[in-house]
Amino acid sequence: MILFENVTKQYRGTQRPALDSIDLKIDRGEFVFIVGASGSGKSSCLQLILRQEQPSSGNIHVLGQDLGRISSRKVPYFRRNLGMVFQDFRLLTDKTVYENVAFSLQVIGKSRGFIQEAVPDTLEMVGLGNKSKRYPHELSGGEQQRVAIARAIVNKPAILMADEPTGNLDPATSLGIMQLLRAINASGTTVVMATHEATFVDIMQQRVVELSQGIVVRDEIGGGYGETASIPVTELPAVSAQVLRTSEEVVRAALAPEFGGEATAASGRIGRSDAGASGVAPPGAVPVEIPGSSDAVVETVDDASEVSDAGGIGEDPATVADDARYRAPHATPPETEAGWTPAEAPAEDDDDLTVVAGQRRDDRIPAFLEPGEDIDPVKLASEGGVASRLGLSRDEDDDTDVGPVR
Ligand SMILES: Nc1ncnc2c1ncn2[C@@H]1O[C@H](COP(=O)(O)OP(=O)(O)OP(=O)(O)O)[C@@H](O)[C@H]1O
Repeated sequence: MILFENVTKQYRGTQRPALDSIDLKIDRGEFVFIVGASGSGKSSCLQLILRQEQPSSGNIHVLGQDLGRISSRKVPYFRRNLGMVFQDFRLLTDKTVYENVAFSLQVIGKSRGFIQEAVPDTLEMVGLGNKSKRYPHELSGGEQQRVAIARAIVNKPAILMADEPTGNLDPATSLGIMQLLRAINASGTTVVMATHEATFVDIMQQRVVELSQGIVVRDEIGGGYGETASIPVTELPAVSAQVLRTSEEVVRAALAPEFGGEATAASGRIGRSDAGASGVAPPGAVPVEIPGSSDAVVETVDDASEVSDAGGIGEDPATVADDARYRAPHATPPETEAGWTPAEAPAEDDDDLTVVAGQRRDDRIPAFLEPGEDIDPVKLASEGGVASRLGLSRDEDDDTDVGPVR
């Protein structure tokens, strides 16, 4: 689905390549985190997939297309199969929630009937069915991000890419966004996410590709963020330990409140329940969300100048090559269901909240988000199912639930 063959990217006027001889293969339906220090090449990787940038050498195939052979004229059509989430804010401020999502379909010439069906379904799916008439400045940070996600997925892209989508959100709100991305992935969309958020990478237990100075230094299935994930709290400076504890605590409380990790006022994170007017959170619900500002955004990458449809893009046989060829030498093999060992619930007085890379924490991952779970997002959306399973739906539009005006 996504194939990098010996890809090097060196920007003009720079001393060393941003990406250096990268081989990478991402299959259909995968959830892949791209992690690494600032400047390691994460965004460059995403920009190459989007064909916003072109490699200095090497080949890139995406969805069966050799990106080196796509003419500029066809790039907008190619991009219709991709959704993109950016960290910086790019919602259209003078359009309502509904109009923001509808706009991305209008510019590619979708019919009014299609738009009238697809937009409400998608807003329902992300838990914003009751806020379609709001403007972005009338929404919390997490809600703005969900609008942006709706905009990115409304045309059912094969690949959803996210560049630090939780970069400016508090842990509880970030968790809701991560659960949403995971649910989108469970419905069949390939998700590639660049992030610094070690906690979420550890918890999600998905494939992790780590870049260091433009080189893939780790490619691990079900891995954690890296060494930082296994540093005992006691060895961290006080401030870092507090940050780690706080975010872990909030995440624990959100995912498995019965296992302790009580989120306290000290974290400054717990504001209101987002689990529905009944106040009863469904399984896997995120019981907390804080209105707050966010610079994160999702952008569809269609070109407004293009109005006809591109037609289907087939899978290139070259992209279905042997996985092992494209994985880093020290990549670990995929875990099998039988090989998973459910973690025990942490003891209440467990002071070491460190997540160890590679250790699966079933107690923290809502069961319905597991890959084996059969999710039909269209059916669920029509029933309001996804939103309620994510704990995002509300029976009534609550006017008090308005985030800070940007
Ligand atoms: N348009 C550009 N022109 C010149 N150099 C660039 C350009 N974009 C990125 N770079 C350089 O390429 C390298 C990789 O940048 P990139 O943005 O891909 O890293 P990153 O891992 O996404 O970083 P961050 O986490 O800070 O966003 C950096 O050294 C950066 O300065």
